[in-house]
Amino acid sequence: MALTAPNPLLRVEEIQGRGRGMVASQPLRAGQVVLRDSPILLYSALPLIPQSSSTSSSPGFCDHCFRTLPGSSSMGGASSSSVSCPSCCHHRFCSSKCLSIAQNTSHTSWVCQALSHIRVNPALLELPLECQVQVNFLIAAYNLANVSPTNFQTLLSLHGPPDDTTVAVAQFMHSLITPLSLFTSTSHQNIFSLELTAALLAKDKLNAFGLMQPFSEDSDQRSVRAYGIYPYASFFNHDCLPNACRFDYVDTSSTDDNHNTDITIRMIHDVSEGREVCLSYFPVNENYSSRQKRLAEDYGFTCKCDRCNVEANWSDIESIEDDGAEDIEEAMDEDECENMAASDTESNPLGDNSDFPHAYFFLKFMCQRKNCWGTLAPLPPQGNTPSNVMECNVCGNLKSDNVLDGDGGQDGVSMED
Ligand SMILES: C[S@@+](CC[C@H](N)C(=O)[O-])C[C@H]1O[C@@H](n2cnc3c(N)ncnc32)[C@H](O)[C@@H]1O
Repeated sequence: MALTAPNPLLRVEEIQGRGRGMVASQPLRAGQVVLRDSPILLYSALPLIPQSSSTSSSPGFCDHCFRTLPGSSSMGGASSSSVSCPSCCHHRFCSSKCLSIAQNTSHTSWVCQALSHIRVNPALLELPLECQVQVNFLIAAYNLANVSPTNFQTLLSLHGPPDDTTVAVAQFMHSLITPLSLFTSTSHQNIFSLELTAALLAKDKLNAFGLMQPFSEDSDQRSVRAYGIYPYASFFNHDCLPNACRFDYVDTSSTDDNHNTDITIRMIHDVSEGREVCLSYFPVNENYSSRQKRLAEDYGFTCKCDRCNVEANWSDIESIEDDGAEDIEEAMDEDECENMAASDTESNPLGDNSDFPHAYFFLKFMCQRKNCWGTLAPLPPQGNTPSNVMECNVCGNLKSDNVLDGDGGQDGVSMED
């Protein structure tokens, strides 16, 4: 497949040992939005069979745009102003407009019948939540093949050779979904195969982005409301000290209602032309061994980033997990803080030869709000003027960029986006 540039800021390049990656085509500035990407596929992360903790069988999100339904809690209790699919009692939409779009895209009559049929399959009751979500994905992906063959080809072009575990899971999943093909046209039926099911599950595992439930300080478990496949954002490789991070605004009330599930990638700090732009695939506070385990098991690679090279020699007790900014500041002496603040985070992202060379990153770019662990990036620059307001990509908190002034980073500007 030809490598495509999503825009003049980025290009897709083959990078030795990492597959394709996103590289800066020109100098990029802190806060700059380098990509806006729309999903080619979205599917619910809620179980097909509601869990006992849910107060209602209705999900709390629109089944098309995944906005929180007005008047609902995040897991249950849909409002009376939402509308149900006229053919099944399970799927609710925030408006008749969303329902109407869904009937031609994400909730076609085949999806509706397939989901209704599989919900009464006794085998589903035995399935753990994550397998039920994989069934959601497979139905959404096979539906995409029918409603948008171009987007389906794009999905298949993403990185993701099936590994042995995925092939084993695919065998079981395929036996569950094959009977669902009976409800569709013969030409659609013909594409169902074990090989395709395995390929799709592998693409999902390596490329899906989670759209999270609204943040709450009361919970350290923030669950996912939906997963999306974003064709350009899928080219970003991982780094445990990322130079960019992802924002989404699913519940935005913007009138541009087709784009609330778009994601934006924003630069955390300046990056020069030719540098690879990387995201962290999970919150940056995880310790070395859990990062390596996750990356090996979920993404199939060993991370050799600068931070991992340093932390490989640490015991996990020395990791920053569960530390706050104050602990990190204590780990650095005052001169070190000032030196790192003055240093160019891009040309010397790890600072000098300190034992804790990336502490500056955590002080400046990690949200210190309780249970958040989000990453902070500056708001987009206005013309040539960089913003000194940092936004958290998890809780949405805004704060002024003076974390090294000794206030522990508690100088919130506003809680609004
Ligand atoms: C979402 S894809 C990223 C784009 C991918 N490199 C491609 O060729 O399309 C995730 C996969 O990229 C590779 N990858 C990502 N970050 C990496 C890194 N830091 N080192 C090595 N491989 C990496 C792994 O194979 C991983 O499963």
